[in-house]
Amino acid sequence: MKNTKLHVTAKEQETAVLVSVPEWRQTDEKTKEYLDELAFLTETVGAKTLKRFIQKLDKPDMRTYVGKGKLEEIVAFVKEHKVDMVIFDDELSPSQVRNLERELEVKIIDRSLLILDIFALRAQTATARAQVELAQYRYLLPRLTNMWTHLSRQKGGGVAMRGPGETEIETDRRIVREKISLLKEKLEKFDKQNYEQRKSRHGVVRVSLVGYTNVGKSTLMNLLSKSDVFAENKLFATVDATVRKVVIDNIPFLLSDTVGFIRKLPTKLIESFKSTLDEIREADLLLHVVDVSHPSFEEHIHVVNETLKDIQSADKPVILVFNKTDLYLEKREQELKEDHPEALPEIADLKSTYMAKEHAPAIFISATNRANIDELREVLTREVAKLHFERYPNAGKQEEW
Ligand SMILES: Nc1nc2c(ncn2[C@@H]2O[C@H](COP(=O)(O)OP(=O)(O)OP(=O)(O)O)[C@@H](O)[C@H]2O)c(=O)[nH]1
Ligand SMILES: [Mg+2]
Repeated sequence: MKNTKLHVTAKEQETAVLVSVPEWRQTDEKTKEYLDELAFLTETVGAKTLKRFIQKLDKPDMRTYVGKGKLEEIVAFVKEHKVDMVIFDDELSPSQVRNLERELEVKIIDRSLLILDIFALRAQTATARAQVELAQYRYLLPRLTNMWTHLSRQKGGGVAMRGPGETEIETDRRIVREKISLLKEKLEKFDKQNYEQRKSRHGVVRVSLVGYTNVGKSTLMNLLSKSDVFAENKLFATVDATVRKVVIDNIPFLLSDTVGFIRKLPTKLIESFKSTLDEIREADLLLHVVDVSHPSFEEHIHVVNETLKDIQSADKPVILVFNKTDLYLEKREQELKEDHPEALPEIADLKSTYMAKEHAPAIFISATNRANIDELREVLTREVAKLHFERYPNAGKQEEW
């Protein structure tokens, strides 16, 4: 068994090329943005992107994701520049992985594996670690081939992934299945403990921060609860759920910070994060944080709303919090200066658009500049108080809690 970890990159900086197969109708601008996001994920695991390969197809090739010609181009580049890994912007099927590995002879990483790796790097609590491990083994099970020789597991009782002998793979499969059921048992135990803990929180309104990754949820959590949650300009800085008690205007509530969402996150992967997502499912009110300075913020809102549907949390009251207005205003000013024909709209216009479109209060803030935080506090208090007295009509304010 090899003594390497199930991590995408080793200590010294490794190199990567990115590969994407956009649909024909996708604009070049959009493709660039998606690849920027993939490059950002790549940077988050510590690898350096050397080149991006794009091939427009109706749908990815069944065998090798890209077509023959494009694959030859990638092979040549990988050989010439001694690239360590090739990263694909979709989830690959087990047979695509096998074929690509045979042709490219370097690490083949798909979007799911990349995200899982970041989760593994970030998970702090025992629950989060068990959740990530479960997701990793679920991903691994149908893909046990010699690809995994370089990615075998060091900690937690090794899975031997020496491949290619059939018996060895069968043994590995059995070990992985056993691991999966052990982790499920462990998580059920955690679930029970968490449930007990949650019962003790009965009688308090619960608010969850939700949103796309890197929009500023943890920064806002720190601001509202005066706590110290890890916030960083990297994707998925937060993987665990953090809960803090907050009191505004004598009304107490619990505020939780949660894992960020991202496009193309497979539902199977989401399911492994049940315990973390329970925090959202059990919330009375959602603060949906949006990075309004991001060119794709509308799509991000859509991705978040769809993910909320997936976890049966789409019918909760929501406050839309448009964050990073400082950056938005900088961009708008720049565009106006350059007489851009389609300069960004004024914030007041955006506000009325979104209040009408999402049927929810919309507040525009800058968490780092603390701009408009008073309005956020006001609206939040109003909504929490409404829920508080609706749910607990006999409860008083803070002193009786
Ligand atoms: N310019 C600007 N930057 C901000 C603002 N709010 C947060 N940031 C920055 O955005 C980055 C991401 O912030 P986080 O609070 O970690 O975001 P998050 O939503 O918790 O991210 P994940 O946990 O990774 O999903 C950090 O570098 C913050 O400093 C803001 O209002 N303006
Ligand atoms: Mg965070």
